Amino acid sequence: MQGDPRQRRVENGFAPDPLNLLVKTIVGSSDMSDDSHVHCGTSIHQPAECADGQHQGGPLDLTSLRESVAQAVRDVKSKTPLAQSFTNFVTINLVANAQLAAGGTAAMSFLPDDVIDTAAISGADYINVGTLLPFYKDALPQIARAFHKNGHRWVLDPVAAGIGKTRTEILRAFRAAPPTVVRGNASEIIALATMWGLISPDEASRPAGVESVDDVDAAVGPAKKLAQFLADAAPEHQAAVAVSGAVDLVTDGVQVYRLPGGSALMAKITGAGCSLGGVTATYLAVAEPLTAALAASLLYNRAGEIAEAKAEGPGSFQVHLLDALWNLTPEQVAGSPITVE
Ligand SMILES: Nc1ncnc2c1ncn2[C@@H]1O[C@H](COP(=O)(O)OP(=O)(O)OP(=O)(O)O)[C@@H](O)[C@H]1O
Ligand SMILES: Cc1ncsc1CCO
Ligand SMILES: [Mg+2]
Repeated sequence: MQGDPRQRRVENGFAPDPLNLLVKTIVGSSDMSDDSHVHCGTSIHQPAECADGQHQGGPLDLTSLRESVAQAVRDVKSKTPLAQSFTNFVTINLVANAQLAAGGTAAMSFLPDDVIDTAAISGADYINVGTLLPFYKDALPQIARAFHKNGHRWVLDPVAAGIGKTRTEILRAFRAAPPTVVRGNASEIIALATMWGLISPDEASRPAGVESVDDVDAAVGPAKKLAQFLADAAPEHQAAVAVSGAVDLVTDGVQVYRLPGGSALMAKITGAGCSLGGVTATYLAVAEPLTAALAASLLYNRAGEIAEAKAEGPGSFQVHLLDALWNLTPEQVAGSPITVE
């Protein structure tokens, strides 16, 4: 973690009552287990009582955010919402299986009229630009425009953003009809914010392939600017950006949430990120963008840890990951560690 630790509020998960945890403000250390933590009330509803005065009057309310996350996980399990996907050929099967394991349903399509018509019964959509065919250059902007016109929520995974003329044209076109949530690795978020003119090219790094070459920390500014841009364009002015990595980052453009956990083995299977995007769309079908992005990342972090403990390598890791997505409870997901900046 970087920055002034006094700027952070840390809440640790895995307590017996995860929705009513002690809120801690770090005063002298970035080590979450450090005894120098000062307890700052039993609820984040009382920011004015904090010794360091951080976030006074601010919008922080982690307790209700955790309740929203738990409700989203519960709603997906009970309502089995459809989140439709237009996604790459490499990981399409894992995306569908992960959406099913989280409790939702899946439908994959590559035809604009099919996707646009199905959006009437799909709670949210997922678009992933990992593998492209020539006709996508017209098809994807056409779909995005229809979603924008109808106020239909969707998640964009800008895989390999910054590489190739066709991909760049497609991603540029989305600026006029933006998604509700963008989920990508750090390099992809930085590249998208650059091509939409939200950060100067000096702040950008070189484009990566499907793997990130940047740390999540390098994407904080671009992610916030991207989320603000998405929120301005959204009918309800709510949006989120999720940056995956060793410690995930989720922002609504105002607050930045850091979500530790997961497993390094997630980068040793293909599609952990793509399926995380698909599951984000599943939650977006029942919840607000910030809640959906947090729920999906928290679920993946916990599932990755459980799968790593059981796996003998990448093959069995993927199997255990799907099982863990299925078995985790709303309380376990919502009770996971979150750091707020
Ligand atoms: N080193 C790591 N330690 C813990 N968790 C990780 C690590 N790397 C990635 N993850 C987790 O893996 C998931 C996918 O993130 P990642 O950044 O690998 O996505 P991605 O690059 O888009 O993947 P892909 O394109 O292969 O689908 C996230 O849940 C993230 O938290
Ligand atoms: C490996 C790969 N190539 C294009 S898309 C994809 C899946 C990970 O993003
Ligand atoms: Mg990816």
